[in-house]
Amino acid sequence: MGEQTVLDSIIEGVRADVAAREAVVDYAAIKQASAAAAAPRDAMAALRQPGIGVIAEVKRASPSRGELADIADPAELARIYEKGGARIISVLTEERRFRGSLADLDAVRAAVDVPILRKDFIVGPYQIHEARAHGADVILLIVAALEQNVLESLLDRTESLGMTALVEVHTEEEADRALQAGAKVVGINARNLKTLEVDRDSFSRIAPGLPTEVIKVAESGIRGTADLLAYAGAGADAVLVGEGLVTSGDPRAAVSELVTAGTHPSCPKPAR
Ligand SMILES: O=P(O)(O)OC[C@@H](O)[C@@H](O)c1c[nH]c2ccccc12
Repeated sequence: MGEQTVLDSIIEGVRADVAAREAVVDYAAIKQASAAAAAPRDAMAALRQPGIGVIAEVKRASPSRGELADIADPAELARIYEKGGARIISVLTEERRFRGSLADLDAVRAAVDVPILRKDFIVGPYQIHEARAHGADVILLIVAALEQNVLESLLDRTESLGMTALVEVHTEEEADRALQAGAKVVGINARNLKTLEVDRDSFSRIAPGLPTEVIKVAESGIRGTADLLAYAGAGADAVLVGEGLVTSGDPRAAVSELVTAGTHPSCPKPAR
């Protein structure tokens, strides 16, 4: 066994937190709540709109950067993102390292109409039903955190609930595994979750190897329109931005600047 990575230690905490929640709301109950939830929104349609989409993230803290922003009112931030033109809103629900919660997800769901991504470290079907029960339309599946057979079954579960999976990779090998599992939306994370290093070139290395019909999302480290345009030029359909928005001091201006750049006629378009 290798040394424990940051990802391993996050997952350990997530498993303990899931077990604690499941002791209160058991599997049958969460499955029932998920079935009773309002129908999921069509995130694929949102991502297929013309221009480079912006997925804006509600993010208080991260293991790499520590505290980023207080965000006392996540619903208000989400409304700002939606008004600014974000196509999807990402809500971190991991508590220990990112200071998110399911309460944040509930608050954001009640505040906006666009599809919502539950951003967490999903390790089993319980969390997928939980995401659905709390109004999420998209979930993140991190290839590096999942055995292939588990990745496949979680992706199938997500789709059978009418949701979309953003399947996250940071190497070519992981991208192959994502495609093998049948991923339709692949996120290329510039931040390696094992070392927390950011490599903005990973997108241009990995994206050309993905089929044209796969939706490609560039994740992490997007500081402004120059990064968005670079990713657009390398074939991105969307960018996922957290820190750059929550630390900007003016998320309204920051998000609309990105949205404007991504929908401008001069913005490079993915080949389809
Ligand atoms: O804050 P940034 O650098 O803009 O990154 C956003 C998003 O990509 C990042 O929060 C993220 C991407 N994949 C993850 C997996 C788990 C937790 C967090 C993430």
